[in-house]
Amino acid sequence: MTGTSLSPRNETFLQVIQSYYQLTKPRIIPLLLITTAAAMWLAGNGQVDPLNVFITLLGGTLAAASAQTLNCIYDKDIDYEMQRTRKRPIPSGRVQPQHALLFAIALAVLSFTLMAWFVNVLSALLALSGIFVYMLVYTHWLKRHSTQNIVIGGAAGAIPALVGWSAVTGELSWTAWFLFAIVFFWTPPHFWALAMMICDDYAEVNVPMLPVIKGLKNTAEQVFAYTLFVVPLSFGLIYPLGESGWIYGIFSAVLGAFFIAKAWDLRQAPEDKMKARSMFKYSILYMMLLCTGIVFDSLPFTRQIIALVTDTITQI
Ligand code: HEM
Ligand SMILES: CC(C)=CCC/C(C)=C/CC/C(C)=C/COP(=O)(O)OP(=O)(O)O
Repeated sequence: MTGTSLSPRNETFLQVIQSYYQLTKPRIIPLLLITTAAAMWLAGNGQVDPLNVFITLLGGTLAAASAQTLNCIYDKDIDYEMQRTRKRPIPSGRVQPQHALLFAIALAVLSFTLMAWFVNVLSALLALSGIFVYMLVYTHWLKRHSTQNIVIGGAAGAIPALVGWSAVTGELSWTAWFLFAIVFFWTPPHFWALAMMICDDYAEVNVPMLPVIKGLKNTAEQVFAYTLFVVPLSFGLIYPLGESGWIYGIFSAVLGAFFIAKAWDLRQAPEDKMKARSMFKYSILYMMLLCTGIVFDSLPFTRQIIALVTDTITQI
């Protein structure tokens, strides 16, 4: 059975709100916002306008929610088939696709208007481009057709970092693209670890996720290769870019060491679902704390402490 919904039923107002909230896949949004915020603090050298941050994060939330809702509409057939996604609002019949579409359009318009009005047009356009890349490039063109779907489609998830940078500076510098690259190359270890856990689901609906087509061993090797690439890459904010200092360096080194260790563990036992789960969970913690490191390192207070410590050491 494809594209089928269970029949709609009577729901209270609160349940309707809850259904629309679930359409936005809300659990993913906070980490997207954390990457946006990290870019903002880095761009502002640790000093940001709270209103600018608030509107940018609100606009980013609305854009991501719109993108996820559109994805729920497009993927309603496979979401119905998969155990994991069957209870989502559209396949379970709680929200009609045409209502979801109106909701998604309203979210996108609201996001664009807010950002263009209160932040700047570049940030508004970037957020809008995130919706297009996720919908057209990932969901429509690649998800059901290529094992590289999340590698190329991962660009959508890296756009929030560009949004954050441009919201502060009104332009995109090398550093903005570098942050984009960190999230971009982090995405394969993040997603493929998860895909290794749930590859039977994807196989059932013929979605060619890497572990479905190439197997668990090959996927674990690729997860390891991307992890080995992204960890040294993360130091690029210190050298050659000179945007972050050694406090960030400590975050990057410690988090990176664990990331590589987890990826190695998985490579040694690709069939072990618990190891895949652990890698997936850690990938989220890694990105969260790496962004925290970027923000912490950028703060004027931290910079003063670093200057003080450096002065003391050079005087000894
Ligand atoms: C194309 C790129 C990506 C794909 C295909 C992908 C895919 C997924 C999938 C399928 C899940 C499980 C969701 C569920 O069970 O409903 C997930 C979880 C998650 N993703 Fe990603 N992801 C991508 C990029 C990102 C990015 C860029 C971020 C943030 C920077 C992110 C953050 C998260 C978080 C925080 C969760 C856990 C949500 C929870 O608590 O269950 N993802 N991802
Ligand atoms: C700036 C902006 C608006 C960016 C949007 C970025 C965005 C929404 C990224 C989300 C990536 C993600 C969690 C994909 C889920 O894959 P899936 O949909 O294939 O997962 P599923 O198998 O659970 O349906």
